Amino acid sequence: MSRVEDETELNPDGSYDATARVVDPVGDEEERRFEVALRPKRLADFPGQPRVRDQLGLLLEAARRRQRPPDHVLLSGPPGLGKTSLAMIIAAELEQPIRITSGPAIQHAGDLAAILSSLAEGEVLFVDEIHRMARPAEEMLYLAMEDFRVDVVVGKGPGATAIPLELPPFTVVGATTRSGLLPAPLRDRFGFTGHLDFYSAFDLAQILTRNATLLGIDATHQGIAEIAGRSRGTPRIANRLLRRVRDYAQVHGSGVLDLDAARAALALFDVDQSGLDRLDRAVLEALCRRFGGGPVGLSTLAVAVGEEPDTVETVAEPYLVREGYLVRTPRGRAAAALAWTHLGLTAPPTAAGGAIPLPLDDDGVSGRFGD
Ligand SMILES: Nc1ncnc2c1ncn2[C@@H]1O[C@H](COP(=O)(O)OP(=O)(O)OP(=O)(O)O)[C@@H](O)[C@H]1O
Ligand SMILES: [Mg+2]
Repeated sequence: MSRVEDETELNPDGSYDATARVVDPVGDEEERRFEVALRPKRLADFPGQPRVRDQLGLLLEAARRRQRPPDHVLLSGPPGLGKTSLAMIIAAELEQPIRITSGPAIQHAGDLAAILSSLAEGEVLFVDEIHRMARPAEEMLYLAMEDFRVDVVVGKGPGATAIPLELPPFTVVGATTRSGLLPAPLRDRFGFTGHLDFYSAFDLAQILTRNATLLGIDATHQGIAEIAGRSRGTPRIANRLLRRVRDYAQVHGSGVLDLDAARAALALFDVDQSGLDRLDRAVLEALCRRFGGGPVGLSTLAVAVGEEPDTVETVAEPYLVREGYLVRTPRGRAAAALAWTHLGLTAPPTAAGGAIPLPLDDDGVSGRFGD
């Protein structure tokens, strides 16, 4: 394994940006550059997500044998679980170039027509945040996906004519954190949908061990296991905590990333035993202490913790729901018994039972209740 360039994340004056949320699953630009170096390159190097990996493996192998591009692939799931990594892996496994774009970058059908008409045979077109594409572009994309054809409009007004342009076969890989927002016709054009779920602590430990080696970090099993258990099932968070604990070990410890360094660093960054941070705990505190366990509407809850509703909904909530701290009900958010005990409070007998959880959308965040 080759060693990648290390990158420090200290401010110019040597301090940390304490306002940045260390367990934010959405990375910033700088972090994304750093991630490129740690991304697994092949399916065999990609730990976790066994179902999606096996299904993708089959799809790609069959395509290779037939010497035809595989079906279009949609990857859905919360931020930081490996959608972009898998898109790159798909192209690498097919030994094809990958063209990268994103929903927000395609605001006009013309933007997409330019990309589509320049694709080479077999090329992989990766559309990140595909749910954010403009509607006319969406329509153009699903026609292109089905018929490998795009209508290029020449001229304007009544004299405009559509000239059909044949496209060589290619593969679209779409990624979305909100698959519930994709229109059905577009979703149906994907022959394969892989839903990425939060990782087990075991899988995260594997990822961390590999990355510690890549970064030249001397780490003990216990140190790695402690980080893995507090990373909210998310590799991006695990990688970030790895760097923070590494810093701590270098500055305050022996340089070895061990259990003591992990515990002390995670306490410093307010990440508790269960991987919950200040925002998560603020949400639970507000729910239990101020609203008697709820149910309470999303916007009221967001005001109580001083955050945007969208932040509470997409950043804090999916994990709290998935781990059973919080339930979403037709009347709003409610604290489950686990939330009370986590805060050291006694759960009322009605906790979690007072609310009947509704099934979540598959991305865990797209339904809006209680507003
Ligand atoms: N299975 C995995 N094994 C090793 N590293 C992983 C794995 N999944 C994700 N990572 C790492 O986590 C980071 C984030 O992954 P990636 O960018 O693929 O997530 P994403 O799902 O595309 O996130 P977003 O929704 O924010 O775009 C990367 O550094 C990547 O290396
Ligand atoms: Mg991504």
